Amino acid sequence: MIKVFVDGQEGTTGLKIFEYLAARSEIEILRIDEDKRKDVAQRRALINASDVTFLCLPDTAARESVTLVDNPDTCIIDASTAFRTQNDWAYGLPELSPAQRTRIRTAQRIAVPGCHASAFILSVHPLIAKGIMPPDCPLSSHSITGYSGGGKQMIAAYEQGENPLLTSPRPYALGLEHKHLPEMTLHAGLAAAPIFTPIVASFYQGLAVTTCFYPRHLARGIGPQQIQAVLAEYYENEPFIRVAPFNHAINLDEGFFNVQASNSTNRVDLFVFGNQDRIIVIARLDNLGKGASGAAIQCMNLRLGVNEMTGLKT
Ligand SMILES: NC(=O)C1=CN([C@@H]2O[C@H](COP(=O)(O)OP(=O)(O)OC[C@H]3O[C@@H](n4cnc5c(N)ncnc54)[C@H](OP(=O)(O)O)[C@@H]3O)[C@@H](O)[C@H]2O)C=CC1
Ligand SMILES: CC(=O)N[C@@H](CCC(=O)OP(=O)(O)O)C(=O)O
Repeated sequence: MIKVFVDGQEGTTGLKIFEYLAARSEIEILRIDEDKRKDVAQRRALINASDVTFLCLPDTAARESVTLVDNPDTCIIDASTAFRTQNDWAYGLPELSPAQRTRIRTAQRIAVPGCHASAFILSVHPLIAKGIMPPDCPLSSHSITGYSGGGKQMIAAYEQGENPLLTSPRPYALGLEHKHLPEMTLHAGLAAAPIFTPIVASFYQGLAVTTCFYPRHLARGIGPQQIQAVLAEYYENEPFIRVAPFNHAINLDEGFFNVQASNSTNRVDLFVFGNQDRIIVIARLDNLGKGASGAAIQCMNLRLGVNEMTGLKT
């Protein structure tokens, strides 16, 4: 049996990881008593007794947990923002490249990407890697996200239903310094951070990041059809990525985009819209699936050497 501990088992990401693990007969879940779940000695004992520990904690607590590891065989898979740009951690996005997937398979420390970051990077990275978008291309991007992305406190605020301001979408991180910018810039291969504004709205889960750019900033002769073709080819063999046909009306519901249509899957759906003057790429995922817990399970599968798709829906 593979022993797995979830540090932060009562949080939004931790509970969802528990759901996935509970369905796996080859996994023994190491449980911490409810009243001991912030007790450092108990957490240390369980982390070091585990083959895999998921950290589903705020950044500070995640950093603390890592200092508790003294079993060299324990693999840590961290859902927080703490380690996503560190060289000694593998960034948990296997779809970046074959080399990245290999790295995750052997890593003892894996940082699960942020939800907005995954969607943004998967939209942009292939274009830069293939040399059709320069690393200094000016990009503007916005994300529409369900409120579960904000964790227990935000969920409680929305579900109390007492604040009328929460009935309309709310742009945030307006200092243009969202915490995902460092990983977005580094792992997309950009020379500088994009302009990025997330918007949280009154629905539980689902996320769509829209990235906007002009063909005049791309390699000569590249328009939206070529962008769609490059993305489709890059992700051709990826089990969790689908690239929709260019500008296809089938992607829309009477002209409107459905932000929630990838929910309850580990899928990322990519869409290219536009014309010879203006292009957008939309990446849609479930912020609790491929945006967090699903991605963490995918990384665990790779690390354990089992089929990457085990227990995950496409
Ligand atoms: N929700 C999402 O879509 C995503 C979240 N993440 C990341 O995952 C991590 C967890 O987020 P999320 O699940 O949303 O957050 P939640 O606020 O829902 O849960 C965090 C949990 O950590 C517990 N906790 C806090 N401090 C400690 C500590 N010192 N020791 C043990 N437990 C502690 C909290 O306890 P208590 O119950 O007492 O508050 C809570 O149960 C964060 O780093 C977040 O950034 C990543 C991707 C997406
Ligand atoms: C709605 C909302 O607040 N979402 C969170 C992101 C959730 C996530 O993926 O973030 P981390 O893993 O980096 O914490 C935010 O924008 O900060």
